[in-house]
Amino acid sequence: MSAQLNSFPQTLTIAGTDSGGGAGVMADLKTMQERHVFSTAVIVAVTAQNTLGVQDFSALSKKLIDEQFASLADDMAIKACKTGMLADAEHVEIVVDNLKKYDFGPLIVDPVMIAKGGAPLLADSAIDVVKRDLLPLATVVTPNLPEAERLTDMTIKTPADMQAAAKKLRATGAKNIMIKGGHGNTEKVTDYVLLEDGKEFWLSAPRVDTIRTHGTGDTLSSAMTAEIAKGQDIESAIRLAKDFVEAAIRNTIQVGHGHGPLNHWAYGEEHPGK
Ligand SMILES: Nc1ncnc2c1ncn2[C@@H]1O[C@H](COP(=O)(O)OP(=O)(O)O)[C@@H](O)[C@H]1O
Ligand SMILES: Cc1ncc(COP(=O)(O)OP(=O)(O)O)c(N)n1
Repeated sequence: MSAQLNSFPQTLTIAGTDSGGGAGVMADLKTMQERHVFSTAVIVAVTAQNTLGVQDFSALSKKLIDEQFASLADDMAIKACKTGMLADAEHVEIVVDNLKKYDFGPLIVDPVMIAKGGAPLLADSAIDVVKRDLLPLATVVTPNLPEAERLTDMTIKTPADMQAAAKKLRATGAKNIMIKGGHGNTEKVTDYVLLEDGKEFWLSAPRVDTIRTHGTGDTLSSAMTAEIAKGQDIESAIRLAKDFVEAAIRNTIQVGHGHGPLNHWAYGEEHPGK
């Protein structure tokens, strides 16, 4: 197959769907589209979900997941991929096996555990499998504060705790760490980044006073994946992703009665042509 004919930047999200359109694969595809890459998807689980919560979900069979991976590997030229909701230990393993079998480029792991409404999206018994088998494959891992606490068995209260947790996460084999501060209660939302070469930095933005933050983590990690697929270095991809999600939170849209979705058009409207 001609590489030139297949050269448009392509990405892959490996995650669960959100029937409400705000998180999961739906947020990923919207974000990647806005960042001008061609996005593909391996569906691991299907949720019945809206802005009020997750009403039900079911994970797909190993056969169907393996077939989705094989279909993409046969035809596409994926340059970067990300994981989101992986449901349980068995499905984490299915995904890990496929990521070892095929080369889909740098991997961004968003270790999704619990939805904003409180519904578990990853079984507790899967957390050790994520640590042991998935994180060593990660180019970037992007836990929020509760996820970072579960992955490190630490309580994270202070900036120094975030730094210590990131160091601990690096010991799993994950190369670059971004701990997101959205779940804090400070006036500013501050994320911490520790890069592979030891460089560290903080990304701060005013906290937007809103409950319309459904899909923030998905949006951030998808924007990052898209930039990496286009050839950006990790630091630039992280910085762009933070600006993208911040604009999407700040420019609220009124959808649903609960934790509403983000405005995925906002960054593009604020930065025409970028
Ligand atoms: N209310 C908010 N105002 C501004 N930025 C926010 C807000 N909530 C989350 N963010 C940002 O959105 C991104 C996702 O963060 P977070 O909500 O912690 O992750 P998750 O969606 O995985 O729970 C981070 O960059 C975080 O700083
Ligand atoms: C199918 C699916 N995947 C992921 C999430 C969690 O999304 P996240 O970006 O962490 O944001 P919240 O949903 O917690 O606001 C989800 N809800 N559904």
